[in-house]
Amino acid sequence: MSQQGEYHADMMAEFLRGSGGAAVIDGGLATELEANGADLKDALWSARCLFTCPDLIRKVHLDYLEAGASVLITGSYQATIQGFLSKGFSQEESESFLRRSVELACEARAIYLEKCSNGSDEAKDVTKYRKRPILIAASVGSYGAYLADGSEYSGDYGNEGTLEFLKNFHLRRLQVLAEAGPDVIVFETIPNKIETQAYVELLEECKLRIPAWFGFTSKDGVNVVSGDSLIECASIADSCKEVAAVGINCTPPRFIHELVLSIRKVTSKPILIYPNSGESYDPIRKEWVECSGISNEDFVSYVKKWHEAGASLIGGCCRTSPDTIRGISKALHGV
Ligand code: MET
Ligand SMILES: [Zn+2]
Repeated sequence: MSQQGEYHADMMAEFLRGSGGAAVIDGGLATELEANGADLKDALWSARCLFTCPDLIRKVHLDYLEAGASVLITGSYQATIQGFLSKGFSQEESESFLRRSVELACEARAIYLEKCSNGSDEAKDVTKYRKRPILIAASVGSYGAYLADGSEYSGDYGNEGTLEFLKNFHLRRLQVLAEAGPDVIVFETIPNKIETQAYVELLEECKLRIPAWFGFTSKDGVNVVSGDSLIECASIADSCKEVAAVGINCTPPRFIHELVLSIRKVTSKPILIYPNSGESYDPIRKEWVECSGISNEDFVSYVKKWHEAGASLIGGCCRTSPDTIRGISKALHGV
């Protein structure tokens, strides 16, 4: 392994050791902002909150820390320079929103850690306040997320989706996010092989000096949503020394066990999973179709099994909440 690769692997091993062998990722950010009253019915989706209600983003990050999360994923999933420009913001403003997403998570971590050690009565509640290593993961949503038409769940980018186009699309955003000081970059909801390849090439060319995590989406428990082979996508991620964890996000819980076993066959890197609630999303109405999902109790009952299958970073994606994260934390750590 190269020096950089070893450094990232050591950092992950240390983080996982400090987290008791398995770390809790936070839950859905956008859907929790919505549950707190934010209006996301816009092409920018949760990225809108970076300028309409940044304090609410910080509050939701804090709620997840108090629920037991040790990884905060920033509100930049659907934040792209191209998306902000099309809303009339300048290049500078657009870049400042990206930086803000990282700052808000860093602020929440600082507030939380200060509370943990200030000796107040509130801080004595160990179910809420436990000093521990906390990572800030800067989210990069796929190109399909920017399109805001649900194509991150089909991976069908038409003629536009060439390797060079995708690299170009993500380059500046990736640099700005990395410079804002997160601990990790997390590529979320990756729907196909070409975007996997684009990220790997960008990471190799950009030398960000922080590790990257890859989260793929699946709708059949076998392949990624485009139909490309998950094994191939995970192998591409595994081959990149900048990648420090590989896994699955925003995928129904019922598929996760098989997916973890498949990924385990092609990588020895830590496996991350943060499934959604199992409900489906209507991208046109921008609404979640209820009744298709599972309860928090059922979600949490899978956690031990996922961990035994090889996942060591476990959290929730869309429509999971601080309650889900409290349940995951209890299942993994007893608190
Ligand atoms: N990190 C993002 C969020 O929770 C992932 C969304 S997946 C559509 O908002
Ligand atoms: Zn999601």
